Amino acid sequence: MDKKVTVVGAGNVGATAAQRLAEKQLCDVVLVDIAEGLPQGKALDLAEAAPIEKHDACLTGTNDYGETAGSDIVIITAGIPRKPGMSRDDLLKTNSDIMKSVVKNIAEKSPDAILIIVSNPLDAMCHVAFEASGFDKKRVIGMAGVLDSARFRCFIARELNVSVENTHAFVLGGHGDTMVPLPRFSTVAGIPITELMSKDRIDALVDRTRTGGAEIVSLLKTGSAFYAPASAAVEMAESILKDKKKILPCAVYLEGEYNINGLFIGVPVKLGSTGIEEVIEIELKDDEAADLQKSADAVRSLVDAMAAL
Ligand SMILES: NC(=O)c1ccc[n+]([C@@H]2O[C@H](COP(=O)([O-])OP(=O)(O)OC[C@H]3O[C@@H](n4cnc5c(N)ncnc54)[C@H](O)[C@@H]3O)[C@@H](O)[C@H]2O)c1
Ligand SMILES: O=C(O)C[C@H](O)C(=O)O
Repeated sequence: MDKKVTVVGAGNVGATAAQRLAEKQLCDVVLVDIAEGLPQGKALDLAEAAPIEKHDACLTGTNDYGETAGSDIVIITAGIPRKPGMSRDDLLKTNSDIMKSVVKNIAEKSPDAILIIVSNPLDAMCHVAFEASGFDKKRVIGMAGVLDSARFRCFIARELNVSVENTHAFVLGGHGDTMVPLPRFSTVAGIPITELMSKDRIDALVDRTRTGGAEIVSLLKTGSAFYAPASAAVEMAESILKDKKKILPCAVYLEGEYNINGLFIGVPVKLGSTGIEEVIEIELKDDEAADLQKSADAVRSLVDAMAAL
């Protein structure tokens, strides 16, 4: 294949993302992990499924960043997931150390790559990756809004008994309890859900979306969600690899847009072959803008806390 994507972290999210990338025939995939044998074993297992799944993507598993050289995109999932009773923010210290060392290696071997950050706490990890890579802000993109919006869409479709394909949703802000689902911009066949559901039902779905990650953690007990997160990261990668120019909610470095400065926050952006091609500024109502600022404040406190670590 003419495109190469590295996935760092061969755990639940990373291996599932590698599977989806290969089975969609988007690129060759290099799976890297610190654990010896894990990326090699998973890549070989996925390669042995290829004759049945009918794809020719080349899958390599390695502990050596040399094999990642020249990647077009690098999806970073390395780090620990939370367990029941933990918040994503509890992962800050461990995962920021991991992110720093991973990104230094990646930036050296693939200086032109576009980074898709997945590790938590997501918005703070984007800052670490941005600083450690020295990459242009257009090439450091956090995955959260696509996942949170997919959860909201799933709940909307179940509530109204319609196809998920008819749904569209926007969840902006940081990837934490203060995230901002926007019912006004969430639709079924183009009709805003504010015209299809009572306020009480919308509030219930918004709350479930905000705690969607914790709901899965409490069910799995040993870690966090990975099927939907992998799908979300791969949708972003696909838009870049195919230059589709999809408008997707992603965590990006804002410099004044939405009155937010010097912070990674989830907003709608256009994703194409050069990374973030445009930040789409939608006009928010006062309460929506206030919620977004509150979410940005929460991200800022975490970034400040990181500086003191
Ligand atoms: N942004 C999101 O919406 C979102 C969604 C799901 C998961 N996550 C986050 O993604 C991360 C991974 O989740 P998971 O379920 O795949 O966890 P996992 O434990 O299954 O996999 C993580 C992998 O990272 C590897 N790793 C650790 N340190 C490394 C290093 N220095 N270099 C390379 N690899 C290293 C581990 O060996 C492990 O295989 C977690 O931080 C989780 O919170 C974020
Ligand atoms: O909730 C988590 O810890 C993982 C991820 O951020 C999610 O939303 O599923």
